Amino acid sequence: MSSEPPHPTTTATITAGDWAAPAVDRAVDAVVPVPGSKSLTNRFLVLAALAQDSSRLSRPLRSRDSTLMCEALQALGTRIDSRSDDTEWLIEPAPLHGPAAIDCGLAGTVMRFLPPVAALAEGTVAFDGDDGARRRPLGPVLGALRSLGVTVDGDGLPFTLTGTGRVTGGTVHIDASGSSQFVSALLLAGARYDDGITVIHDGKQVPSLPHIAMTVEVLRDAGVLVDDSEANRWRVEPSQIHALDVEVEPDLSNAFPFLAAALLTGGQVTVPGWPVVTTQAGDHARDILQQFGADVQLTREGLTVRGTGRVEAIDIDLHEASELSPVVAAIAAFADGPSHLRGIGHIRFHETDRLAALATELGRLGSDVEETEDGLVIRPKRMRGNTFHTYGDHRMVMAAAVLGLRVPHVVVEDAGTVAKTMPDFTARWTRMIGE
Ligand SMILES: O=C(O)C1=C[C@@H](OP(=O)(O)O)[C@@H](O)[C@H](O)C1
Ligand SMILES: C=C(OP(=O)(O)O)C(=O)O
Repeated sequence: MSSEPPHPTTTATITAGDWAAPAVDRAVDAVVPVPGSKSLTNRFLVLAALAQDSSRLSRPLRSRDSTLMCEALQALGTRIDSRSDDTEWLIEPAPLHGPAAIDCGLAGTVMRFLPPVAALAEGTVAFDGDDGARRRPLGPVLGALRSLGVTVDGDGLPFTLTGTGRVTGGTVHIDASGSSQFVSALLLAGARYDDGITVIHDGKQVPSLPHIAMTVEVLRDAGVLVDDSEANRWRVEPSQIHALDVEVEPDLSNAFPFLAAALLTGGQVTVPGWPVVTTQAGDHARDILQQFGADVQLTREGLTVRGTGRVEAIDIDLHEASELSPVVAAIAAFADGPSHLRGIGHIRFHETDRLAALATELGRLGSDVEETEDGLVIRPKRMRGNTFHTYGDHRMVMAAAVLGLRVPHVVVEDAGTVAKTMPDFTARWTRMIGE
């Protein structure tokens, strides 16, 4: 840790649901296993429900987003059984049918991936979600389905879709500059459309491209032919989807705040089971932490990050790994100069307007944060404890935990919202610090 004088504090009131983020005055030294990837778990669930035979998922993520995905697929007729202390899920596909009501919560993967699946069901499927989900864009997916002849009565949540049990498929043109999930959604179900699907993107840059690469990879692993050889065009041939027997990789984006703790405290954190090859965007954490000044080693034991207590300012385009932005912003607030985060305008439509939320909440702690058209400029200032609002956003909780390491008395409001992807985040965090 740097030898700064103590931080000024304000006394934030703690009420039910709040979490006092622990500050540490020594180097964190811990091994932190993290649960399975949200993005992989929810893709595997969708493919398993569309597959020709029963599938097995090992070490899936149990969280709000994945539970909502399970419940939605079950409502459409899929059977899902949990075994071995929830470390194994068996998925038995069945003809999809309505009537069904699907609660998307705040999960982008549920609200985007399931309409193209529900289009294959016979009957009416009603979709809704949290208030925050109603402001998340969905129009390109629903418009694409409508252009394929599916009956959909809206452009966002809530809406109703009426399927006939089959979709002809073909070519759709969409603007996917708002979310890579629009493309992933159509590709995941497209193999089951009579003519497959060709998705052509017309618009500004598509964000989070590794997530589309992940979709393409899981489809190919399930025996589906996918052509992604041309930029902004994806072709999925009509085909059977093979049953899956897969182990879910740890969630590298959820590992990121724990690794950041090593950087910020001059300590050492190892996340076991870090894959050597992966399509997870969270793998960018390695490069990002290095740019911030950490020593990063990938070995057979996992990914180990060592910090010196010093944090170098960075200028970074995060459009490939935008889900890392909140924690990147939290780290940058301790850097030795101003940092620029670019290429992430679309995160205004993530769980919350993340640019506004980060500028407001970092500002509340005393940092100087400017919103730009496509990102943030963070000029580190001396920070003091205060309430940190989370806006229903799990990654705001993770960002607050990182800030709280070196700013005493950060009170994280509605910390339970982290259950979206990591229900035991605060317990793991406390354990890491206690180790
Ligand atoms: O397909 C996925 O699993 C995801 C895609 C990305 O969405 P965007 O393209 O909207 O950023 C990412 O940020 C999100 O956390 C998960
Ligand atoms: C943007 C995110 O989630 P979602 O899958 O809901 O889009 C995220 O996890 O940071």
